[in-house]
Amino acid sequence: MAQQTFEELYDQVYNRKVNPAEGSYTAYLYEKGLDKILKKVGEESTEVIIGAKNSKEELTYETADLLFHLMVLLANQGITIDDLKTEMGTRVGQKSRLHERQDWRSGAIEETK
Ligand SMILES: N=c1c2ncn([C@@H]3O[C@H](COP(=O)(O)OP(=O)(O)OP(=O)(O)O)[C@@H](O)[C@H]3O)c2ncn1[C@@H]1O[C@H](COP(=O)(O)O)[C@@H](O)[C@H]1O
Repeated sequence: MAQQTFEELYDQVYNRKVNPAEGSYTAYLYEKGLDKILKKVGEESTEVIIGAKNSKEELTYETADLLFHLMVLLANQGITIDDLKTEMGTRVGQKSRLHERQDWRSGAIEETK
């Protein structure tokens, strides 16, 4: 089976914006514009939720659809894979804020407002 890394797929998706290919679904989404892309991201997100309730196979399938449409959205908005890596990199080793949430549940954060 053909394998493709996330980076390779993102490059291809990004490239379709600069060089639209005949019969390309990705190019069709760019041509339709932001509202169409957002509609697809919304639909695919809902399908991920439904898929998660049904089976691992369905969740996997729908997640692949969502990730693809998210890549189209990011590329459409001019966000590169390096922008994403930089943002994610800032979170490496970041302390979890779970304790704050626990405080919130016990009312501690409410009291500091
Ligand atoms: N990974 C994907 C990918 N995942 C999902 N999809 C498409 O996303 C669509 C989702 O299905 P839907 O039924 O929700 O949508 P639809 O009815 O086809 O379309 P709408 O009219 O609703 O917009 C399907 O048409 C899928 O083919 C993808 N289309 C392309 N890719 C990859 O993107 C790259 C570029 O592809 P092209 O743009 O086709 O050249 C290639 O490497 C492809 O493998």
